[in-house]
Amino acid sequence: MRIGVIGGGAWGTALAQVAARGGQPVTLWAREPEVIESVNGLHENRQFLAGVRLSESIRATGDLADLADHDALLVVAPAQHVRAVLGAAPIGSTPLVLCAKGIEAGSRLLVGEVARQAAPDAPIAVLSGPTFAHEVAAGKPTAVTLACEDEDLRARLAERLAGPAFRTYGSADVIGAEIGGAVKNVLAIACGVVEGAGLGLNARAALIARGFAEMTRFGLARGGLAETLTGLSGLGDLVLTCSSTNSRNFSLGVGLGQGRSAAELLADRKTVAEGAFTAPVLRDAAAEAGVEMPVTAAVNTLLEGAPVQRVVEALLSRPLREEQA
Ligand SMILES: NC(=O)c1ccc[n+]([C@@H]2O[C@H](COP(=O)([O-])OP(=O)(O)OC[C@H]3O[C@@H](n4cnc5c(N)ncnc54)[C@H](O)[C@@H]3O)[C@@H](O)[C@H]2O)c1
Ligand SMILES: O=P(O)(O)OC[C@H](O)CO
Repeated sequence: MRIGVIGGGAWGTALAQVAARGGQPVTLWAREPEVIESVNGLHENRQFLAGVRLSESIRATGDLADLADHDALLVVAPAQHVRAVLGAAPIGSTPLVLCAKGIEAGSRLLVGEVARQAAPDAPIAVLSGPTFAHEVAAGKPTAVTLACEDEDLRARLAERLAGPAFRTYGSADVIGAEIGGAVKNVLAIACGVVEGAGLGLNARAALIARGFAEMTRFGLARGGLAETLTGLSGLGDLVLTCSSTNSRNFSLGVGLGQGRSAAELLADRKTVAEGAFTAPVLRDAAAEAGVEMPVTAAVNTLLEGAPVQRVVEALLSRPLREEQA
């Protein structure tokens, strides 16, 4: 299977490295000329994945037309840009593996739903899970959910992408796999706030558990399966992203918890913290679906500039409830 990758950020580059295992040729489309130059000339993506020596079989390009005649394309542009990039790429009926985590503003569609509109003839798969790009690129052990309704395509993609340290677990639940990745980014901001404001480890554990409860409510309402939400792309990724300043979303939350404004924290950022874009869309989508998501609501209030102490007090003073409700 000849693989192309759309997006030369940290994750697209790490996945190109995965796909290039054993010297297999991979085409990596990147937006930034300096990324293309760095990958082709130095075999390193100095802008987004510095310090990782890349396979010489990865060829970077700035021309989307170079992605024609591939057997599968990994889509790794940030969620808000997937529609535009797919609209400009030669997709046709080439299978798309969606690797971005988010919900599109305006349409409130998951990335897979956006792809179905932008490339209606392309079969869709989703690759998601607890995956810090640097660790994957360094060959550290990692496991992901690979979701695709077509069992045969799922098996072919798994065979092509899995390796000794990169395990794929198959699933037919595309929606469930996408919801975990999108929602955990918002919850990771909340956990970062707890860290930044010094609220303690009890509070962080409570947020992970109650955050997972709201991820599950939303996921089930959107047609995802409980088994997927408790799997790698849901709970697995939530635990990873809520535990480390290696996460851009968690780090954004740390800054908010320290009293800095979202505008200041997001200004001039080259790397993407998807949760900041997903949070307002998720709040609106949850309201539309009649799903209660108090942690998501609190993250939105903080992003809009409310003081941390007031938001925490509001969360803690809500009426007591049954845990399973
Ligand atoms: N970095 C990770 O560890 C990781 C792991 C799993 C999933 N993801 C997901 O992968 C997606 C891409 O994240 P990343 O970490 O590779 O990015 P990044 O933060 O490393 O880099 C930013 C990327 O955004 C792109 N970009 C900026 N403006 C754009 C535009 N107008 N149109 C198209 N692209 C534009 C840049 O070209 C660059 O590729 C996100 O949805 C992220 O949640 C990231
Ligand atoms: O750095 P983050 O917060 O975008 O998280 C990266 C990955 O999604 C972790 O699985």
